[in-house]
Amino acid sequence: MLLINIKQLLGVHAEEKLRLEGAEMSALPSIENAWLKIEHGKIADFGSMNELDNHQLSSMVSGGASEVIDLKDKLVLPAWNDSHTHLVFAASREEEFLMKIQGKTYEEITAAGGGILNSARKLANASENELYDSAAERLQEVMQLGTGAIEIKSGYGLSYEAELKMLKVIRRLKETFPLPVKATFLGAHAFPQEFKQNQEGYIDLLINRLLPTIADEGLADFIDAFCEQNYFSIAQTERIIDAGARYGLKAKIHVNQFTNAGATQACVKKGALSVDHLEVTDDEVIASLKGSATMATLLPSCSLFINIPFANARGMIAAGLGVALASDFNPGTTPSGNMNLVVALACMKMKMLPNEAINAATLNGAYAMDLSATHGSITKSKQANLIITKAVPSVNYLPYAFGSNLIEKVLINGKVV
Ligand SMILES: N=CN[C@@H](CCC(=O)O)C(=O)O
Ligand SMILES: [Zn+2]
Repeated sequence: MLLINIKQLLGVHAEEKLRLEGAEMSALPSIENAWLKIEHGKIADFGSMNELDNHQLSSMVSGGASEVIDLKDKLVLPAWNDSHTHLVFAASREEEFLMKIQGKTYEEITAAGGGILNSARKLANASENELYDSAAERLQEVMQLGTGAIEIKSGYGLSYEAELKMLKVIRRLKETFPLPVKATFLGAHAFPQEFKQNQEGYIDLLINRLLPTIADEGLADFIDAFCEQNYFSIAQTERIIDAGARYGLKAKIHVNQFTNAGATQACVKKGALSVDHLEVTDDEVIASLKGSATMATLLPSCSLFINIPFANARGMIAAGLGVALASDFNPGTTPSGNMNLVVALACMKMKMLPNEAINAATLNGAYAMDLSATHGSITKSKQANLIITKAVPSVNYLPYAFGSNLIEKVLINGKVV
């Protein structure tokens, strides 16, 4: 496939750039009036139309490009890399939405029988096939919205059987869908009712029964825990991280969503791949991330939906950190997997520049899933997972016109989805 007359080809980064930090984030290197050639699902080559004479163009076309697409007035950018989702769930929770509208906080809704345990109750009765079918529908939807790689967590099982059931659903999505799907074991999402008085018993189940089976069957790529007051303590999270590391699972941890009590600092010390949420931070938290390999992953749709602070993206970028953006798609706090909205919210509510937000949702998102060597930028030999926009006046128009669907086509491995 050959794309020609592309108004702007965005996100052209060097092969060795695996993430972008600080001031680098505001540069979205691009080529005006560009062409891009796709071979075997990968970006084979690209350049400026101005440097291409008719002879070269016709030899490229006759040299095997089966399809030539003229993209006058349209932009091409890397597909979104959504590095934090809970896309497998049994049922929606709009009953909690009503409570929220009526003024209840997330904590109060949880105390009234909502929250993670509500999802776990619903999931316990769902079959693997039912879970697969509904998750596949959601995955199809977010792919059409531009997502070209995704991480999906377990964590609504909270029992030996149900956690494995979730991870098997994620494995089936991985095997069936063309985009990279990364699986994260989030058994440490909440203590189930029967273990409320026996936290040690639950951690033992996670570490000594579930993890060995998950590792044996290759069911997870990463490990996660909800490190938060009334959920998992820092010490418990550290044990989960260490146990995952023994099986080669890097950590991606829920931190600082409601309280600032040292979770980020502890995870950075443990070498986590990412720390996610970070709505409640201070200078010390930001300083702890500086110079580390840990990506700060921000989830603005969650802040919008449950009305909690937006993460301090400006403070993080000013301190020289890289940030990633992800959707947090889940039935409780973020019933949306729309990464276009995430990018727009990052601009509107966290004052990220469109260039920064796009880098955060593409290359840095790929980094947060260990995928940035193959995904996340316009780079020769990376996978051709791309967004082709409708005719738009500029890249800034994408987050500006936040209610419109501006995507014309999504390519995964060079094929329209
Ligand atoms: N914070 C923890 N977990 C999810 C939502 C949990 C739920 O309410 O289902 C989150 O990332 O927001
Ligand atoms: Zn989450």
